[in-house]
Amino acid sequence: MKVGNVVGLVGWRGMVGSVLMDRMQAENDFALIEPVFFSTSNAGGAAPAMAKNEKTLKDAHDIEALKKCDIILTCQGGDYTNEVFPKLRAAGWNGHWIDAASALRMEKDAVIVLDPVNMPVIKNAMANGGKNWVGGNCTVSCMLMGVGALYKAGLVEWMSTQTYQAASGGGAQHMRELLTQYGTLNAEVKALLDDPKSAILEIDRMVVAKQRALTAAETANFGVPLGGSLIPWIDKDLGNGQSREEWKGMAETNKILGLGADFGSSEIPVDGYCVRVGAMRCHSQALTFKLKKDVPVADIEAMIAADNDWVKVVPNTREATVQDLTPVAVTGTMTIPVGRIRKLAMGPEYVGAFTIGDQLLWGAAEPLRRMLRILLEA
Ligand SMILES: NC(=O)C1=CN([C@@H]2O[C@H](COP(=O)(O)OP(=O)(O)OC[C@H]3O[C@@H](n4cnc5c(N)ncnc54)[C@H](OP(=O)(O)O)[C@@H]3O)[C@@H](O)[C@H]2O)C=CC1
Ligand SMILES: N[C@@H](CC(=O)OP(=O)(O)O)C(=O)O
Repeated sequence: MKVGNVVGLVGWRGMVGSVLMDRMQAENDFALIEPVFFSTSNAGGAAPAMAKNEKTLKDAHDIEALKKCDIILTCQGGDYTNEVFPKLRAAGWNGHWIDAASALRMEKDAVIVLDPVNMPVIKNAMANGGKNWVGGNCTVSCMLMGVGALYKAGLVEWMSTQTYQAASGGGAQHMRELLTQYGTLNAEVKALLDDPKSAILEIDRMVVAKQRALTAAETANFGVPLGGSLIPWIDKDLGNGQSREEWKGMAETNKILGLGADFGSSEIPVDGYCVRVGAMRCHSQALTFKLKKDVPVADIEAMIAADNDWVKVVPNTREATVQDLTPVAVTGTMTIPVGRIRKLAMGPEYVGAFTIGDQLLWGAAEPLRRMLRILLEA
């Protein structure tokens, strides 16, 4: 049955929501929909310029107003989802719910959407009346956009990932805090930096003393200094030695691919360490694969390159790597570079790769707007 085009937009002015709005405008998605903009803080205020018939903001907690939408697309966060979604379904709403938050991701009736990787899973769920569509964890989505080809080909026995995750994964305040810390550290040693004859170990001593002396207000978001440091723990402590971000690696990768008990198959082991680094909005990751067989590097590169329109294989040379395989090169682009592809010393089935993605684009906003399109064009 054709899906109606009244689309409720919640969380549109947040960081993820703003990236989503930009992409929807760039792709002319608003031409296809009748948008209704919601707010948790400013109901009755003016809707943004993309509004058509509904020029004022509706209350994002008003179930009756939400019920009028054929599709609701939310980037408001997990607390909002946990509060509103059950009420809306209990009130009999049968529309499509598209969500950036992790709250519903592992529910049996929710699909983690990443259509360049799992269109068959999405289509199958649509055919079976699926209505709940959730964006994946940013690290997992960016990784699968890069190396999904190896999974699709059934080549992966297991994968280990070591991540280098940007401040943006924590939210806007985390990005501000990182930059403020960099500024504070620079200011601390500026006079010595300006003097080419000053001793680098003195600068280093002053920087670490300042990092250790940062106030609670200066580390309010990350809890400890991130500028000039790193934090090898992201998200909750699961109590078994693993962080929740690390747990998502295996749980979400398999669910996206349609693997695991719910699909009547076994899961592919995925594990490693998730680390917060002082990058702004690109998540990077070093991957180690154990393949089921020895596949030549050229064949692996060709499979990855042919997988989708956004992945780009970066030649495993120093020059290409430092130019094209950095957060600075990737930020704000849809490109998912995969480089450093090589056989590892452990044996011919062991392959290494390094990949990067903008965690606000493919990691958050883009799979959602593409799901909206899939529904509208079904
Ligand atoms: N940050 C990330 O990397 C990722 C986040 N997500 C999910 O998306 C959710 C939203 O994340 P994110 O966009 O970072 O959250 P934000 O904090 O940027 O935005 C969330 C909401 O906060 C309200 N808000 C309050 N003050 C402001 C302000 N000054 N500027 C803008 N909005 C403001 C807005 O709601 P209102 O207009 O109603 O007042 C907005 O929709 C997360 O909770 C998470 O579930 C998913 C993937 C990645
Ligand atoms: N946890 C991610 C960001 C995020 O929002 O993840 P999730 O959508 O799985 O909650 C990070 O900190 O980098």
